[in-house]
Amino acid sequence: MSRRKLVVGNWKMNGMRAHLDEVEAIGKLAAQHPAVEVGLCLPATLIMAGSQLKGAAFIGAQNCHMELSGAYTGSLSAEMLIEAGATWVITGHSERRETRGETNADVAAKSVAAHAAGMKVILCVGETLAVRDAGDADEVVTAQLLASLPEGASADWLAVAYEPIWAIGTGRIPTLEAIQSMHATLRAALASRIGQEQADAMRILYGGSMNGDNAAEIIALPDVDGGLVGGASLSAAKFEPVIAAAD
Ligand SMILES: O=C[C@H](O)COP(=O)(O)O
Repeated sequence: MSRRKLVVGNWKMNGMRAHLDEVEAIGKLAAQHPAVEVGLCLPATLIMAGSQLKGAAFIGAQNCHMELSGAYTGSLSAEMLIEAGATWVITGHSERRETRGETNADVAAKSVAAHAAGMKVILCVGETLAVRDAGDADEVVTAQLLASLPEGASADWLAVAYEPIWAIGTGRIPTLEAIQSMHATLRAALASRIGQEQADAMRILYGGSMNGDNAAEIIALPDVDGGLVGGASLSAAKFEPVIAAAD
């Protein structure tokens, strides 16, 4: 099964208008690697300006609300994000699960809302270090994926990102064997829910301290279909080798 590689930068709470030059440069880089689908999930304040720049990278959001509109102070609906220029959205990032109390049900509902509005979704899952050390990572992450998988999940509009929480921003990554093993486990879990054909078509990204030094060997693993990249996506210079590694 050949799956087009997907490499997405998540800028988290980083980026001012002064950094739009980097967005533009990354868009140009993406154009040099047409075999790879490249995107940047920007802070909401930069989505409109970022999406108006020429370039081949899609612009995405980092979160959306599960409702279309209403009395939800400070929130943005998928429809609003689309109007601003976002075509993808991240749901279930551990930084929101942990600090905003988002549940699996919330994550599923957000993904359904985003899809209904016309967006594509990157659904994040991952374990804590305590869970990994206890030997429970497969069980916990599989349960998290199945509980946050949206109704009607399909490879046409959904990708999964496996992000071990202890690897995010730490410079530590699991062994290559552990990454491949978890991705294969997650693909099997997907097959049990949405069928083998859809599971084989769905992209499963790795995230957590991916950078120009380690991306090639991680993305070469058979069940790894790209990356969700934080720190190493903040400049074109750092992101370039990650994108190239997926080509
Ligand atoms: O969404 C991206 C991930 O949380 C990875 O972040 P990082 O590459 O800075 O470790």
